[in-house]
Amino acid sequence: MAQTTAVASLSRRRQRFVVLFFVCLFTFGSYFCFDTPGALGSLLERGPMKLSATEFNLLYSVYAWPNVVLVFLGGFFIDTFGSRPCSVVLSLITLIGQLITTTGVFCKSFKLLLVGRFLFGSGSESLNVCQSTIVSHWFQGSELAMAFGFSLTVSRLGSIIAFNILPSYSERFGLSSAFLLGGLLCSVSFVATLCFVYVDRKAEEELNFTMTQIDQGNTSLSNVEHKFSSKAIFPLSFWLGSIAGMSVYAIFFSFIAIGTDLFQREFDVAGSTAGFLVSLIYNVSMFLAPVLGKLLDLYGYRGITIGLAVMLTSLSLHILSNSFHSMNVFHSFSRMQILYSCSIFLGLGLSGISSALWPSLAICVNPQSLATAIGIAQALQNLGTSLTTFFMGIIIDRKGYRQSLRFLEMIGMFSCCVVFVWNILDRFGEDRINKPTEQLEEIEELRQPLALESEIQLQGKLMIVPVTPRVVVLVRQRLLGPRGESGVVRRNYYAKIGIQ
Ligand SMILES: NCCCC[C@H](NC(=O)[C@@H](N)CCCCN)C(=O)O
Repeated sequence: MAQTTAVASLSRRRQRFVVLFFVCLFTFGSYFCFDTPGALGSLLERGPMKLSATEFNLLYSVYAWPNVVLVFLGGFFIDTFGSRPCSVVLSLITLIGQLITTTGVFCKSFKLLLVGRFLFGSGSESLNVCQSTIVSHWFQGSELAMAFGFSLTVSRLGSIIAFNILPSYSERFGLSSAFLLGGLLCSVSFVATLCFVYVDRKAEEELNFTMTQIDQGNTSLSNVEHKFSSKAIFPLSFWLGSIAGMSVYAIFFSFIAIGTDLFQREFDVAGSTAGFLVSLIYNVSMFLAPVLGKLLDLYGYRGITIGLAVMLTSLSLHILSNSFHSMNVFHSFSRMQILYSCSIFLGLGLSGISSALWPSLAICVNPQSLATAIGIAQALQNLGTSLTTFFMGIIIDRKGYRQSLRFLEMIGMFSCCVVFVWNILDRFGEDRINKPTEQLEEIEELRQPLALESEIQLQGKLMIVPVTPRVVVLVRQRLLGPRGESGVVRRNYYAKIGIQ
């Protein structure tokens, strides 16, 4: 672990951003393809495929249900074999899955469509885990949340492009061309994984050369980072975060699935405006994710941000469920004002949650089993989303849209409670999720007695071996001054070993 952090910290800034560029593209194609059926909507139901509503929903179910298990296995494989080979294999599975889906549309074979969608989902969800793992390894201790933010922006761009261009594109060029376009974007993602492998391998070679001058031990990135730890028992904090993620993502994905219909039927909104209102949620999140990420890195407050975002989400659902044309309790606002505000609030909620949740989970667990951890979190997320969309369907059929929103509100309240307990337990335990990223780096540095002992003695001030991270931070703040000096240990250490 000590060497992992040292190796990750030694990576140069420029190299990190080249890696980030390619890693962001990993999921660009798959988000486009994931949202393709939703964006085409009625064209799949009324067009040449003539899918029934159940068949249409199956396209999402075959994506989500298998991933309740597969994405966990994906995470385990990434920890065991390393993110380089796994990213290539997973990206290839995603691409092949999308090409089979396209063939299914071309041959008007629903069975082939399902097989393709299943294969596509198996690759794409684990590719998401791979992306998070690589981002965490490269940005741990620096701009972690901001890097996650950029990856979210590029992914959301894929979804937004799908929602905005696919309806007119498929009317002009046909349904199979729309799916083929998805295949083309997946090949862009595949090429990005190959570029990543090249850059990552080069970086490892350079770092290995440097590290062998410092330490004759085994410092290979893949050996240090990717071996699955036998001690993959995750802390309570990780489980609470994953349960919060499961419930709150279930709200968003279920709402986005029914959003267009809901706006059209219950608020008398035209089809294109309804689609725009739903994609507004992604739009807000796309622009805000990196900015919010930067702020979260600088000031911390990840857990608190998630709490506020969940509250805002629940509030938006509450406003919506009380604004149906049959019974609008917010008379002073026009229907469109309410709808636009709620979509923007939901976008803010999604931004807060997605920007703060994944970095929080990453800092809660041991880097050696990070992919397994993210895999578990995404497996739970798929479980939550599958169950919620299933129950939403039943509620809508039996009781209508209003009750289905109430159901989501209840999940929102449950999420608020989980996030509250998560924050409290973290505050009185490891105290990590609300800390600025640089302070987390200091905690990690001070947890590395071998790497830092001599350096600490050079400072001539600090001779206490850390007992708990919190005690260490307090002692350091006394001796080295406030937050402004954070990173001083690392910089001195770099200077000592001749790296700037
Ligand atoms: N690599 C970034 C972490 C995941 C972000 C998160 N996506 C998911 O959780 C996927 N399981 C869902 C994919 C659905 C595509 N619309 C997110 O916030 O998108």
